[in-house]
Amino acid sequence: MKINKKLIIALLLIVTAGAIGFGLYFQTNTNSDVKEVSYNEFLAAVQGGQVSTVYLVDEAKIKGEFSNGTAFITDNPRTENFKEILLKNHIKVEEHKANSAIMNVLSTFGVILLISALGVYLTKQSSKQTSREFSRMSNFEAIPQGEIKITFSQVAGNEEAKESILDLVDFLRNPEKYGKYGARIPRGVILYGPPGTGKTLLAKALAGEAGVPFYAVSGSDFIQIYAGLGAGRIRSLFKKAREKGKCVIFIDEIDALGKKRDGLNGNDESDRTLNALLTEMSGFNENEGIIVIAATNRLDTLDDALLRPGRFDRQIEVGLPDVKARHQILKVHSQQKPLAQSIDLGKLAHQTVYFSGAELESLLNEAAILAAKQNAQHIDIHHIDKAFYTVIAGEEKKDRSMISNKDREITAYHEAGHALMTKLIAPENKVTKVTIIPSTKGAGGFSMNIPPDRMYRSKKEMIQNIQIALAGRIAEEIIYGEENITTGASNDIEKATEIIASMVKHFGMNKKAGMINYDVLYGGRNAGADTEVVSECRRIMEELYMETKQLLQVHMELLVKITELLLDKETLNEEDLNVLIVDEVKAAV
Ligand SMILES: Nc1ncnc2c1ncn2[C@@H]1O[C@H](COP(=O)(O)OP(=O)(O)OP(=O)(O)O)[C@@H](O)[C@H]1O
Ligand SMILES: [Zn+2]
Repeated sequence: MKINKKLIIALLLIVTAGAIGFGLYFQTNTNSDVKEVSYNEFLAAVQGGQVSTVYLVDEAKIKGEFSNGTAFITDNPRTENFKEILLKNHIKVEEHKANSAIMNVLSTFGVILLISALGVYLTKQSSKQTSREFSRMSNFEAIPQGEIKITFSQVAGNEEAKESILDLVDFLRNPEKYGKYGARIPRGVILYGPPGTGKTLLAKALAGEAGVPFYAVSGSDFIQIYAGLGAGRIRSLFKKAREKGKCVIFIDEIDALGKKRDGLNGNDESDRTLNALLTEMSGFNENEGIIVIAATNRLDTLDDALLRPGRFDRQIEVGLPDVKARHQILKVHSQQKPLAQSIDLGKLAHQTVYFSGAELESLLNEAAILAAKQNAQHIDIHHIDKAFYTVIAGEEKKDRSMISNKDREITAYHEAGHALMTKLIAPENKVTKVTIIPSTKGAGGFSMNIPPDRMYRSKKEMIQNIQIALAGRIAEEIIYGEENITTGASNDIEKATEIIASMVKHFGMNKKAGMINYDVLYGGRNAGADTEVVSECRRIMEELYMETKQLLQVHMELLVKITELLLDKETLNEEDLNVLIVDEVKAAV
């Protein structure tokens, strides 16, 4: 876009120069002692032989000179035979028109010359810039092998992500081993999650652990430049990488070049760049030892083409740290810092809910700066307290970091409701994680694994899933009262409705609605408008709601216990839950 600015400046210059020129021209032609005469006076003068010259122009006024040398100006009659009359009266007629035409040609010519000169200059400049940019980008400098000192020990928390990446370390170390078995190793991995959660750090740790060179680029480096350059840059990046042999290529902000294409705002240039990336990725040999790690804050905005097998076929969530992970991150970053004995990192971890790894690092760093300014012996709690506000205030998303305790508690009850209900009615289901740390998917977090190796779902399972979905809202209602339920259950309601509707409309699981596929019956028109279907769905929902509520009420104590533990630890795994639940459930059931 620099070029546009230059053009605008150039045009402005031309216009100004033109204006000045025009002004000068006019001034030289407007003699100060010009006498303005009426047309009749002028005609009289013509007849009296007192006019020597007339300059004919196609303007409102014409100029001329009297025989005595004084210049005059008068109205232009614009009659056809005006010139003839003048000539007949022996008056010299100078057609200023011709003159000004020449001037016009000359000045137009000049302007054209000027513009072309400017054009040439700008093109030269821009091509200089292009080649400069190009060489900057084709000079992708890898951080050489062995120079990355980051290891997994410096990445705290993120256990699942680390585990996935650990596989890749082995592959980079011994690609032949996998080659022998014909195993296809992922070429591309996408790390997604909120900013500052350690995505770059993980990619670096991969290169560090595997001892391979590391290329870091950003998706935005490949756009906003001249046509075709982005694609060229991609090719030259991979060419370089290939020369190196094994390596890790890290593309931050992959969404900048891999946004979903929706036809409306399709952009040829970024399409071309994206295609070049995809081609390069499917181009390199399976076990060449190049791994591309891309990072994004939002997985859902990415073009599906990126996520297909053979491309970025592994997607790993890198979430905000829970209290345990925060404790570890604080430990990692306080290693080189003289912390006062009195500082309790565990307590600090509790106080930094919703902080990202980057924010925690910055918290300790700000505190260290304050301590250094005061020449203090240690970093003490006052420095940390002060730094706390700097970090929170400096963050745009301070609302996030400031989520009220009330909201945290509501989330905890809600998630505890889901988890408890799962344990109560579907103990065979695996609960992998319950958390109150917001994820990219929503406010709280609750994940449940239903055994995936099943072909059919039974009516009973479907009903269980509806009840589990409803339990979040119900927990809120039981604890806070009907008046205070929140919008937090919208996804759950959607899910429950979907299941119920499919039971009634597609699977013949409702007596009143019968063994009818309502979509077929209505020929694709809106079967949801069938009052029978609607009232049956509503009735089932109400029944299950009441049933679930009663069950949760019976186990209130357990609900409170889970919530308290959740508020303390922020993330619970299956074991944590079992410890709390198993005995009680055994006693109750
Ligand atoms: N899990 C973590 N363990 C230790 N330090 C961390 C962790 N997460 C973040 N940090 C600190 O925060 C810094 C920034 O993190 P990083 O650049 O890896 O985040 P990111 O997820 O790539 O962010 P972005 O999405 O903004 O690019 C790191 O250099 C490190 O100091
Ligand atoms: Zn929920």
